[in-house]
Amino acid sequence: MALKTLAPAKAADLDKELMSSGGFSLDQLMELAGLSVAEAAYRVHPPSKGKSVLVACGPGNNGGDGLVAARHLHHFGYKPTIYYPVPSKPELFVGLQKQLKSLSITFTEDFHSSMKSTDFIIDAIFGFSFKPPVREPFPSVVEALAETSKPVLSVDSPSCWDVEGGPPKEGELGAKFMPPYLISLTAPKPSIRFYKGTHFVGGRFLSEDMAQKYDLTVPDYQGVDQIVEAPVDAPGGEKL
Ligand SMILES: NC(=O)C1=CN([C@@H]2O[C@H](COP(=O)(O)OP(=O)(O)OC[C@H]3O[C@@H](n4cnc5c(N)ncnc54)[C@H](O)[C@@H]3O)[C@@H](O)[C@H]2O)[C@@H](O)CC1
Ligand SMILES: [K+]
Repeated sequence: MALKTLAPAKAADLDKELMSSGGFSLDQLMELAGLSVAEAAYRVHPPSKGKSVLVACGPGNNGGDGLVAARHLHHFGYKPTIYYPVPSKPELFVGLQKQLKSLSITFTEDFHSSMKSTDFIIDAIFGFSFKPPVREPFPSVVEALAETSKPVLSVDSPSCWDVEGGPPKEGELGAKFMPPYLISLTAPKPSIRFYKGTHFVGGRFLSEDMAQKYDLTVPDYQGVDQIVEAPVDAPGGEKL
């Protein structure tokens, strides 16, 4: 049995259901998702390895997870810098940006020069609603992520990968992009079958009932952990 995956349409349905009959707000889900991203960053790249973290945020909720993660990373002892070229207008996102600015966290418009001086990168550009091809202003950012030797943690899906179909084909933008770290939120997306690297699952808000309804397994989180490592090639994906 392979890891149980959640197709993008089902992931969107599950989100909607959590926020209707489930009684959650988007803010709550994003807070828990972002916290799990920050915890994964801490697990693979503690501040002792370098405190400078560049968080690339896209225009949707994946970008919101990045903004939340950046706030937690600040409190965990890092020095985050945010690249957020297409800020989202709803109040939730305005508030998240205010929170970061009140912590004197830097926003950069120049991803490329910020990348040169960073120790670690979080890719929160696109998640399960991404549809190729990548549009401006993100192509050069995706290309830089694909080429860099700096460690990258992708949130929910490596940005530019087709969430069902996997990485771009040879010769296409971002074809070489294989981030060393990936955290899937709620459950891995179908493209996980192409992933080679260290994989976590986070977003600790799935009930047993919802898991059953969507044919998922509640990850085996330990203690107060918000993440669980889930090797992609584990027989039966037993850690899930
Ligand atoms: N239940 C969960 O697991 C939760 C998931 N959340 C996050 O929400 C994400 C999904 O959020 P959204 O549905 O807002 O979508 P995404 O954040 O995946 O992306 C949508 C945004 O990207 C833009 N976009 C799509 N394709 C593009 C392209 N080719 N070029 C340029 N821009 C493009 C869209 O216009 C839209 O603004 C998940 O992947 C996850 O990170 C959390 O925030 C909340 C809880
Ligand atoms: K991403």
